[in-house]
Amino acid sequence: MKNEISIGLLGLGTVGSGVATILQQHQQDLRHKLGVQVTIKKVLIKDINKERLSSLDPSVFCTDIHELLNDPSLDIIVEVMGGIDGAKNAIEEALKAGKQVVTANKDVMAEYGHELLKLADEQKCDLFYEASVAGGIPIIRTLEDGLASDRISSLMGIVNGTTNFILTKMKKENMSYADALAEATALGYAESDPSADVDGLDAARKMVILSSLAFSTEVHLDDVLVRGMKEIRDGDLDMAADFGYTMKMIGSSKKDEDGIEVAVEPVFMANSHPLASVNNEYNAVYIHGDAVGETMLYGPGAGSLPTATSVVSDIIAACRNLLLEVNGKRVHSAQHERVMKPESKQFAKYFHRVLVTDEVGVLSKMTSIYGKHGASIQSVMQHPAQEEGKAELVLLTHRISRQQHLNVLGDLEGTASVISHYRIEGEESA
Ligand SMILES: NC(=O)C1=CN([C@@H]2O[C@H](COP(=O)(O)OP(=O)(O)OC[C@H]3O[C@@H](n4cnc5c(N)ncnc54)[C@H](OP(=O)(O)O)[C@@H]3O)[C@@H](O)[C@H]2O)C=CC1
Ligand SMILES: N[C@@H](CC=O)C(=O)O
Ligand code: NA
Repeated sequence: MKNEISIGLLGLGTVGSGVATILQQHQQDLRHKLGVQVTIKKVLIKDINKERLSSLDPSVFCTDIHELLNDPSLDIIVEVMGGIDGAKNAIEEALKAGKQVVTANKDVMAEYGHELLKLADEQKCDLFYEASVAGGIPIIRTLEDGLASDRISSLMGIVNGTTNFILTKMKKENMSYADALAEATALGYAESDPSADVDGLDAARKMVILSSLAFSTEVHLDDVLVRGMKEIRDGDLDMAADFGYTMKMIGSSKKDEDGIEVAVEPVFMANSHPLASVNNEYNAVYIHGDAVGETMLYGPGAGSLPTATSVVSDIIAACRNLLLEVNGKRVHSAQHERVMKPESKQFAKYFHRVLVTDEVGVLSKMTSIYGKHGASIQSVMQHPAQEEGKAELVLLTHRISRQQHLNVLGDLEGTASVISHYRIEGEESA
């Protein structure tokens, strides 16, 4: 029986230093829970001269990854260095060396998760990745364990802390986009390349991970429709408020008899929906299960200690398995073939904001375009435009397919210029 479990930590940045802090400060609790000492034995960093806040003894620092991967005394490798190729190789090598692996890396898990989980199964090793989606929220464990008894039919969530922080600051404090992004970066929420956050890629990766788990199928990044924050125009946040909505970057994933649809996009979320009041760097995932009905998980989606909480919980899970000698026993293979739903079968209500020449007959031209595509309009409102002789029209549709929505937008060309358009979510009847 082991009396100590040794950790090799790849990375000591925002997340890694949080992991070191929790492991140090909660040492007694861990010893009580596990009955063994959990010790960080080696830490990989890039810049040996960088000043560190962590109270780890600098003698554990090294810059050669193979010093960790080839060290037979390390039981668990914790990958919190980020990036794709180097991190993927490290995870692969660690698993091949028979080590348990914990990662916070959604980039790697979204691109190579299926492959790496298969390798982990073959190697009879654990590969845990709770922190890769929704930082401090135990969403992966909820899908794998808590809701294992149910069939999930949809997930809808705010899974990127940075964009939610930016939207909250812009709406509630009138902060500029640039200032809000700078603050999110300073607080350690943003990715090293924040375009992954604001362009929706980070959330898309998380939705790949969640959808694959929820529907036990291999969803790929290419399957996700992605629209980033750049689609949001001046005035849209206020307009959302005027109509009783809140603009949110939403990841959604739905499954029915026609297949699966996954999207990440700015959405008009009804103010009555709980996701509309999730603010700052907080994340939330709203799940619909056939048996459980509706349930929502809420918590911090990014940041040092919240994210590290998930990483350390994964370390505890791997330690328990090590002590019981049952690592690598989870079933990871997909149960269902991947069937993606065509856009003609994806239904929602839409908000369309367009600029038209303010002249007789323009509205009837517009409505005939909607009619041509069978897209039913719920309401039309006219707003004054900045430009002389122009008017802004806002149209809310009834439920139409994404295909109809795109066909209408394409056909409006020539009659109107489209300023912005969003899916509407969260209404009882939407
Ligand atoms: N920040 C957050 O809130 C969250 C982050 N994540 C994920 O966690 C991971 C880590 O993120 P975060 O902590 O923010 O990243 P940071 O950039 O803050 O830290 C990265 C750490 O890894 C080290 N490192 C990076 N590349 C190398 C390399 N090639 N060789 C040696 N050391 C290297 C860096 O060393 P040095 O210190 O010397 O520069 C640094 O200590 C990422 O995958 C991220 O997506 C997941 C959820 C939330
Ligand atoms: N950049 C990410 C960090 C956590 O995954 C985010 O903002 O959510
Ligand atoms: Na999580």
